[in-house]
Amino acid sequence: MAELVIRDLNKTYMKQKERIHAVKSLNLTARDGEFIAFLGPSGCGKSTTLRMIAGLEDITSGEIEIGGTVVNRLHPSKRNVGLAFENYALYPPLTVYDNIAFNLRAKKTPEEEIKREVGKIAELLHITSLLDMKPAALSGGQKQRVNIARAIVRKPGILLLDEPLSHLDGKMRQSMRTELKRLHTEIKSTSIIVTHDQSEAMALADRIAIINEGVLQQFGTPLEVYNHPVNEFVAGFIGEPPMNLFTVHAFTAKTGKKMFRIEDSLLEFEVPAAYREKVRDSQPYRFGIRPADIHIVGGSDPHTISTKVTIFESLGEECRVHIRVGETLLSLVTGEDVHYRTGDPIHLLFREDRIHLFDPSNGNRIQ
Ligand SMILES: Nc1ncnc2c1ncn2[C@@H]1O[C@H](COP(=O)(O)OP(=O)(O)OP(=O)(O)O)[C@@H](O)[C@H]1O
Repeated sequence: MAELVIRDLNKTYMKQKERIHAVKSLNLTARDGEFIAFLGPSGCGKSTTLRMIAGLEDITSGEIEIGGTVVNRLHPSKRNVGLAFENYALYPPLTVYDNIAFNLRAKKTPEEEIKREVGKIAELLHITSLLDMKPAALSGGQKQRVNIARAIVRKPGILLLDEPLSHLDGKMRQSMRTELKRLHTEIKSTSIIVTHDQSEAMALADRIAIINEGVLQQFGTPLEVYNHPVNEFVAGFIGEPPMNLFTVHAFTAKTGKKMFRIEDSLLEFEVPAAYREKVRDSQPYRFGIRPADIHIVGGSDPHTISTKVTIFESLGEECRVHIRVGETLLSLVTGEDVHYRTGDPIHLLFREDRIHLFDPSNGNRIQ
């Protein structure tokens, strides 16, 4: 186990005379034994950060500390890290056993001990029956298991996993995800997983670092980032189906009530109590509500929206209702046994305590 501290980390690349600032002033601490996910869209700088921690990429500026030692200038083999990277190939001529044993042999570990350790790890990853096989005979999923086994056999202080489940199909991915979680509780290494799959990050990580365009947007527990996204990017990135996000304008109705009108539509509803003092008439706001936080109610009042069903989908355990609102579709999830047809009238109520409001000028949450 080891604590990982990243201080003001930057990485720039030159690509055809163009300067790419891939990682921008990253500050982050992973506590001893924590499972951290780096989550973000393709090209946001996740893998670059992981490679800098591993020592496979030079640091432009900043500091990386592992277990109390600044490792900026340390060779990868001296950093106490284990790597399981997407394209970190196994050695084709060696058996699975020899692949896993490779790093232990390099450290001159006695063969007896190697046998014991490889056996233990193989059991943990359910690959004992594969130990005599060559990589070419393995499926993508089996190769990824061997890759992880090879990374953890050294008992690294920090385990770095770059999209380790990317080659697996749906069901296998699900079960490997559960196994990774179990594995982490057994080996107790501080672990960092890179993924662009928000559900993977939510399921595995103690804390998630959400990155966009090289900038850390939010670092928090799955519940924190789900319930209190600090900006519109995080709000839209976390959650499946995604949060409904649309523009509303505030105004004061003849009744004196503060109302929101949804842009490009005639739909209006009363501004939730928590925001009444904060919103100003004629100003636009970005309004967010998760599909599970919209309820279908029996009648209309100033808090509800009366509209018509555009699309209804029955997905077995849950139903989804989509409603055209201006240019966008507002979606809601209901577990109830309901059925609607296109054009059916419907009254919706947004759960007041689950409403998110963002400043359109910078995307930041309005508290
Ligand atoms: N060796 C390199 N030379 C030049 N630019 C690079 C290099 N490696 C990465 N980049 C650029 O740095 C940025 C971040 O890349 P990085 O691979 O870290 O993103 P990522 O979030 O891991 O994306 P993905 O999920 O697609 O792997 C991208 O714009 C990428 O094109």
